[in-house]
Amino acid sequence: MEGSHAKETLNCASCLNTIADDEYVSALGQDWHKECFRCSDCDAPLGAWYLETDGMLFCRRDYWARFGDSCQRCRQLVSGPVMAAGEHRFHPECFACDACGAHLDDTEPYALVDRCRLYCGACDDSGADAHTIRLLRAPPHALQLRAAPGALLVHRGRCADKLRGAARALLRAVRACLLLACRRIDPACGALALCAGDRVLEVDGAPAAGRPPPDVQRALAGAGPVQLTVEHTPDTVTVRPGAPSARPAAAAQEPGRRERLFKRKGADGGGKARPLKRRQAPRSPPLADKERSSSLPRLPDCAAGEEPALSRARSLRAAPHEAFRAADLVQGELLGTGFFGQAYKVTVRATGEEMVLKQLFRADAAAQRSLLREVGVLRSLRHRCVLRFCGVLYREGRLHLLTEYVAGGTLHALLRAGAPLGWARRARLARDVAAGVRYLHARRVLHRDLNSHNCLVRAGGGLVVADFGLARVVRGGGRRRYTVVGNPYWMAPEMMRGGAYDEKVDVFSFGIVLCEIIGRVSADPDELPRRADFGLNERAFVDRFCAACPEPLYRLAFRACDLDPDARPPFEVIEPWLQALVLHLARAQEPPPALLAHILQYGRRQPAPPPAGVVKSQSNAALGAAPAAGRALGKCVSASHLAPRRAPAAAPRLSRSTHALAPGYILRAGAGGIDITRVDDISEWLEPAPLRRSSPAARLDASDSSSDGDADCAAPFADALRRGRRAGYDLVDAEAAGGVGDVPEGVEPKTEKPNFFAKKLLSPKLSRLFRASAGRRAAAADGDGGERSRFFVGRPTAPAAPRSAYRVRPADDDAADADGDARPTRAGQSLTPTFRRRLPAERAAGADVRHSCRERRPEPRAAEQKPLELGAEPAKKREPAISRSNYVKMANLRIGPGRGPAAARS
Ligand SMILES: Nc1ncnc2c1ncn2[C@@H]1O[C@H](COP(=O)(O)OP(=O)(O)OP(=O)(O)O)[C@@H](O)[C@H]1O
Repeated sequence: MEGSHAKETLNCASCLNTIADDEYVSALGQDWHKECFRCSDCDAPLGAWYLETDGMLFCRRDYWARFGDSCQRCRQLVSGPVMAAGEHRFHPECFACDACGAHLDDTEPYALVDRCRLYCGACDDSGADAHTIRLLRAPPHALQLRAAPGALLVHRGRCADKLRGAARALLRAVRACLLLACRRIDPACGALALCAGDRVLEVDGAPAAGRPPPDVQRALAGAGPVQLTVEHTPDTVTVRPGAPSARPAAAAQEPGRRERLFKRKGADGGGKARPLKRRQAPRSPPLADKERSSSLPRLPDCAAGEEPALSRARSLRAAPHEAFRAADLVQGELLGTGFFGQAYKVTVRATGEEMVLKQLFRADAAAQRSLLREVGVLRSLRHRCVLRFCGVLYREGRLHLLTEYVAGGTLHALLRAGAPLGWARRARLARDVAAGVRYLHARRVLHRDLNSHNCLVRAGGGLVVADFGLARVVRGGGRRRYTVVGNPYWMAPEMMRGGAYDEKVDVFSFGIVLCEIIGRVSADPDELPRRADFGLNERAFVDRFCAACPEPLYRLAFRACDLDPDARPPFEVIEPWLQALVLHLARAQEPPPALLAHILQYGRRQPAPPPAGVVKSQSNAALGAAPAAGRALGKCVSASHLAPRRAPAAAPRLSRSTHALAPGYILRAGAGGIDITRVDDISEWLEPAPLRRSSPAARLDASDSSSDGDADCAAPFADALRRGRRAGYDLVDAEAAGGVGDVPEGVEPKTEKPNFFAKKLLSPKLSRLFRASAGRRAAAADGDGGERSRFFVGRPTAPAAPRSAYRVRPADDDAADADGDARPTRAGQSLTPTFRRRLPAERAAGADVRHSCRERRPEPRAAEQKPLELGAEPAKKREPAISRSNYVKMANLRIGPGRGPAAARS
């Protein structure tokens, strides 16, 4: 009663009308109609991410447009640690010298010239005629504060005039008199570049304006060097046309911008701004999936008597992410070595918190890009199954990444260790991987390097997805031809072949990880049975590793490893499946038959209606919607779920692989209810009768082939013919499916290859013509028109780490493309890396120890792409044996002579 009363009196916080719908949003202690929960600026409906200030709701973009800072260099919003030069903001990783490329930490001298060119102290030779914000460090006691304003004391020395001017400038800004003891100033410290009229912005990293003189006195009298941030503004400041200001103008001030302040329903167009009412206690619990992101804290004022921090990054905001100094950390053990760098355990001196410091041991651009990409991706993520970003550290002009420390080691190590792992635990591990990657995909991040080495196990048993060095943020949907990166053992076939791909590549990698978990086997093709088309050898896998495995778990792995990306379920489907499995396994219950049926039938089209009036359905839901008597229902279940697990003694024992072909049961609607009917071969009910190709002249498009096969018996064949997708099947089969009689013979679909021209245009050769900049880059790099592809395969960093041997990353000369990966949202740049091929004739000359050659392989025929189904007839053709070396060779990811296990063998 009480609940229903509360529901009746709910009022929408936006329109103030009563909320009558069942679904409403509860956030910020108030309730909203779903359609009223919108951004005040652009009126877009708000999802899980929204921001609120002064009672106004904003989407992220509009919030940052109004209140946020954008990086002066890359123009992207700054939401984590920030480097400030006056009013200009930079991502820490963007705060690097334009001349020498060195990253600047928050204590190093720099000069920001004309608001856009940044130089370190050593490279700064800016003249006095440009707008400059400069950070300089004076030796201890070089600067003194005179209590009496206006009293200037100028020491003897050759720079007395200059210093007098500087002192006046300082006086104006600090409202005190600074006395410069010129004899003790080293010209190299930059203080001599001070000019009359310069403004002192900060003293020791804290804002100078309004700061009481005793504070400044204390800072100047300190034992260490004094750090000043000074802005030099020439009489006529040259502001470049279109130079963006650090803080974008408020969106509301822009003409044409829509302003939506909460409007009462039915009110006239004008609307009225109305701040949100606050309640003392939330009346209904906030939605679980709503997260509130707080607004940026303002500059903290310096409390009287408090020593201001020397760090600019820290002085600006109390962000959860921090820019650390080397002195803040105590270095611990080396945890491991990766492709570009090594990971150390470190402890934060002040708090004792343990973190991991990822340090590059290679100083080249590719390594730096990889780390920048990792920082860029990680800093925007927060999920229990994703490695937590802690901050960055600069040391000797180089950037280092700090993340949480995950004590339990890698998933790979856990699986290789002999400790027993129950099926519930294994399913939980898989669920956590799925949850982590689901979160990434929801934020449009492709991981692209998902494998058991990049999944770390917490001491408490949870799992986090780590290593975002190859991750990529994608814009828009659809498959695209991105760079081929990752580890070939986990790499999706479409990526292996250099084709277009999307987030389903992570699903494939997850499938391989799941196989590793099930079989406690390495992903090395020497151990994990694979097929020549890069798919999983399901039959061999079941025979060797699945004796005790719950069927839904390995069926899920097979679904995820499907050659057809569309047939792979997305993580938002996989995670709930695994969650259901975890719940049952944790209670030592049999997994529900419906779960297995869902997994088996995911991505499959509906089979043909059997002639005897029996239909199959996808789920139990269909049982309720069954037609009246006479037609049967189609819930197929494996015999193992209805029959007792243990076969009667008389029955022949079936291995797991043949079990799927065993007799099973179907549910049929009889006159008096639902009958369970035994059928001899349940695979008939799981899969439709295979259709045969009629002739070599069949015009099936290779891209369609993987999704052909079983489904369309249910649809009239005539429709299929008109769509031009089934022209290659025997009419005999079609007749069996029904409906072909209506189609006049010889009907040839006009839309046989609807995307033929689109494909041509997107081919690597032609697409370059439409991407001028990419084409020029390719031509410049290759000198032959850009018909090359280069990937390098990393050599093993240690004999104990053979996996590194096959790590594929974009080659160094793909810098521009990889940069596109790192900053995919940068305006005006191509998001799709150019795909280049190396001419076969040049391969020998071009192959060095790290570079591999790749030439386009012909697309495999449809028949090759069809995965082996457990329930189908055994394949007549024998699977060619796949080993580690020929697997990598087939992928054209070759290693140069003398490196890697593959080369060592040959
Ligand atoms: N946050 C962490 N907590 C605990 N151990 C970690 C953490 N990050 C990395 N490690 C360990 O350090 C090793 C090296 O990590 P690193 O990220 O440098 O390389 P990688 O991920 O193996 O390879 P690459 O850099 O090529 O992607 C990992 O294999 C892992 O064992």
